[in-house]
Amino acid sequence: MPIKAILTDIEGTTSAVSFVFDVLFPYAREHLPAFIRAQADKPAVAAQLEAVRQESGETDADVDRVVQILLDWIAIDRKATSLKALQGMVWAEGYRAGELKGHVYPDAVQALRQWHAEGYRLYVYSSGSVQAQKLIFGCAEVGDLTPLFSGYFDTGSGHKRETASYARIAESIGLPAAQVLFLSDVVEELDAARAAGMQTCGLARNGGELPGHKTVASFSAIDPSAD
Ligand SMILES: CSCCC(=O)C(=O)COP(=O)(O)O
Ligand SMILES: [Mg+2]
Repeated sequence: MPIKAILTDIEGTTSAVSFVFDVLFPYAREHLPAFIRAQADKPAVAAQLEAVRQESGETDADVDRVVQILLDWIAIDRKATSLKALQGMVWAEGYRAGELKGHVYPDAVQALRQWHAEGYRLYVYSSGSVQAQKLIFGCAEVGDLTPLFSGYFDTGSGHKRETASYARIAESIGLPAAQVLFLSDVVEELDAARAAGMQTCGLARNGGELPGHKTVASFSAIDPSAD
């Protein structure tokens, strides 16, 4: 079946792991405490703080304790939907202030533009919130890349190592999974996407292989018409 849509991961795939770990996470660590203390009563923030209490099992935690739980989760890169939502809100302020610019590899920019021009539908699936995804591509170093994308998926569709998440995404896109090519740097994500019927391509930007999957070091080596 020909590929009609390309679904891509962000961290380690379109964008450098170091941008996430050395720029985005430290920015969140620095600004999250003041952001939460200032905005804790706003409904969108209060809802996420409550979700942190539920997920941590500390249902009576005060705001200071919730902040500490969130900082601990950043330190272990926990992919909690509530943390990701709050990080997205904090990063939005950084992008708005011009303190952050989204990193997207030049080869990814070029391929995404070419595939869009060729008529492929492009989608993002990341553990980062949809808001954070739109920011990294919307405020990229090269300008606004969001017109290239037809949609965004985060952990609201399920976790990235679970097969059901990819089945849900294919259904939402409205294509048989076999017509979707999924790109990622994490073998467990590629395995889950394949188990749902998607085609897969691994990104190993420093070389090497993602076992069981076609693996490339750059988007320039991907030809969706050959899959
Ligand atoms: C959307 S940019 C923020 C990246 C992030 O928070 C993250 O957890 C990256 O996860 P990914 O699924 O893109 O590897
Ligand atoms: Mg990744």
